[in-house]
Amino acid sequence: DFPSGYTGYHNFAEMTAELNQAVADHPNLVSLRSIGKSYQGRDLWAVKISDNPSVDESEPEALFTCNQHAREHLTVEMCLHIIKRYTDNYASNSAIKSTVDSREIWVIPSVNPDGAEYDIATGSFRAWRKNRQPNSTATGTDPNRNWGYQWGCCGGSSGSGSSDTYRGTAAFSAPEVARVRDFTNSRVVGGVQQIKSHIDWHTFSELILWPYGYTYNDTAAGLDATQANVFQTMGRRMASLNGYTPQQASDLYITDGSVDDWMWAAHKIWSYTFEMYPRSASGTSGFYPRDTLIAAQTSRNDTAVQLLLDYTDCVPRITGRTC
Ligand SMILES: CC(C)C[C@H](NS(N)(=O)=O)C(=O)O
Ligand SMILES: [Zn+2]
Repeated sequence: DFPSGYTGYHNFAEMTAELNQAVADHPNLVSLRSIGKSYQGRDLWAVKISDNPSVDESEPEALFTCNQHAREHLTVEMCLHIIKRYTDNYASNSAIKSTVDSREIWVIPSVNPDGAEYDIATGSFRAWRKNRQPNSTATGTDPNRNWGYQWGCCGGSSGSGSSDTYRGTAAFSAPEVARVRDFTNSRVVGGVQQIKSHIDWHTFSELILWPYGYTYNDTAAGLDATQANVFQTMGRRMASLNGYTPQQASDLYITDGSVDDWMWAAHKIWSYTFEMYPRSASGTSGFYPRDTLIAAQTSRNDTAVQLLLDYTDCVPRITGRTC
């Protein structure tokens, strides 16, 4: 479990209980489903927040994914905060109500529950990043190198099983990644992807990142100058709201097989990575902010999340375009 100073974080059981409580508290706003199992058999939970949550209404959809990387526990708290904010405030806040009434919001609070549980299993942190799937030489695939667009193309991942950026034996070889892929694919209704926007939450460095990660070029196959301008404009506007630094993912370093590249290339979902607090740290301590910081560092993102939800019907509208 989490050590003292960190007991405000949710382990898998506590997270699951929180999700069930959200359904109990707001049955008319929240539905909960498992989109499948992790390598070790833990449920990959997906929450849907909307009016009439049991009905697939033709409303624009947004997706938030958290905890691809095990040690990035603050991101689980970010996803739980989004769930609470858009449910507990529905009755009292008209902006929240109109967002929930006009959108379908999907939240996957932990993509990598096995890794997260492994990181805290001994009572002191192990700085574990990957999932817990064995490979030929070691353990763990990096979920954020296992997605199927430009997988392993460009030196942005490792082929060595012991590496923290091990890409897996094939695209989507990690069951957790394959399940989130399947869920996303299932949101193609009548040939149209209903999910229009996505944030994948990570820590740390306080950055807002957009595709592509596999190339330094601002434009590449499937991402033209107009679309790059939309990514930049929305990214910069969100950064002006949370104080993070906006940049193309590859400006940080080249990554191949990342979720953002796949979400955009496969589905034209306006997909961002948010690297949360802290801005910098010595070594791996940056992954472990004390629990006293959770409230401030999750609510810090409220207006950026709201902006993306406001534009989820047509993200290019941020540049004055129509859809
Ligand atoms: C999304 C990419 C560009 C950055 C991310 N950084 S992290 N969260 O692993 O430290 C990663 O390496 O996957
Ligand atoms: Zn990460």
